[in-house]
Amino acid sequence: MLKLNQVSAQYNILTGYVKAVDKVDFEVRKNEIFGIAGESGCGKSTLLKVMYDLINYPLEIASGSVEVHATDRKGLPVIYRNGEIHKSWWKDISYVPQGAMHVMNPVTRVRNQFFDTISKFHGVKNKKTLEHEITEYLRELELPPDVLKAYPHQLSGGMRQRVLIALATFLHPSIVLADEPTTALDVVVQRGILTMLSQVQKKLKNSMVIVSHDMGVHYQITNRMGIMYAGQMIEVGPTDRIFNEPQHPYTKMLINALPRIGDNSQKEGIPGTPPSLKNPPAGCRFAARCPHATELCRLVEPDRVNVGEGHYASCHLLN
Ligand SMILES: Nc1ncnc2c1ncn2[C@@H]1O[C@H](COP(=O)(O)OP(=O)(O)OP(=O)(O)O)[C@@H](O)[C@H]1O
Repeated sequence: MLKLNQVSAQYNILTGYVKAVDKVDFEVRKNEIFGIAGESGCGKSTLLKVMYDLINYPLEIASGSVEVHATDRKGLPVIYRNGEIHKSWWKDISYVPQGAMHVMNPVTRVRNQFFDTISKFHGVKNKKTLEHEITEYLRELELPPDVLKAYPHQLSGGMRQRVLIALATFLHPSIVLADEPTTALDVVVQRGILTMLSQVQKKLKNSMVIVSHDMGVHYQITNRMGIMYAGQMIEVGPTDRIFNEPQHPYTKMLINALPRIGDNSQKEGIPGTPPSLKNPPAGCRFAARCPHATELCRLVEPDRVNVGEGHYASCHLLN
């Protein structure tokens, strides 16, 4: 299980701070795929880095904490908090970053990338045994073992992404974080990646977090999801409820903008732009774009309101 307790994170830039994640508080349960959606620049990738504890300058945690709940070698419960989550990388929590090409070493064959990573985080094993285990795992995931001999540039974008997912899940981590796993891939390849992620999750019965700006991805694969707006998690709920009974005006507008079979009406985007994260406004951050905003919304930040089983949203209209 992964737990975020009122986490705020910011980029320390020369002229101030970009407050990319603001008081985010939710948990990812065992045996589920949790999606994080929201428009470009709302803080999705930063939130994933915070969850993985990949905190490098200029990013810093301003307040709050992240907890990875795992079990140690003896099967006893252990909690890794931010600052020590790196001890659980690959074994308990792994991360598939955005852009498969850029994260693989271009001059190293896939086999050696597996060996290097696994021996670094899991202790060196007999190479032959390890190669056999990797080959078997690739076969289970329906990947041709020949990919091990290839350099990353010799693989298609979809195959590179599959290899990264295989690498990230080889040690059977209980939490897998994937940042925009289908972006820049055509729809057929996208479908294959989503199917693979879903199969891996079912096999490992672990927790997966998928960041995507594409609501279609969330609809197809996630069990629960969170909607981010301007650094804040403004609504969290079961995916079917988010799509069928969205509560926050921003979520409603996101859902209404989606094309539907048989509906030929002209779809409109959400007018306006999100606020600057360098100097976010007081009150509700969506107020300037919200058709229902009142004076209260512009002045007072809304609290989270429960709107159903495991479903909550931060909006004054819900009180
Ligand atoms: N290294 C950095 N230095 C300063 N600001 C940054 C840095 N990286 C990201 N930001 C800012 O932090 C905010 C959140 O960015 P982030 O990449 O997390 O958003 P996102 O929702 O993942 O967007 P996208 O979907 O475009 O990747 C944005 O305002 C972005 O400009």
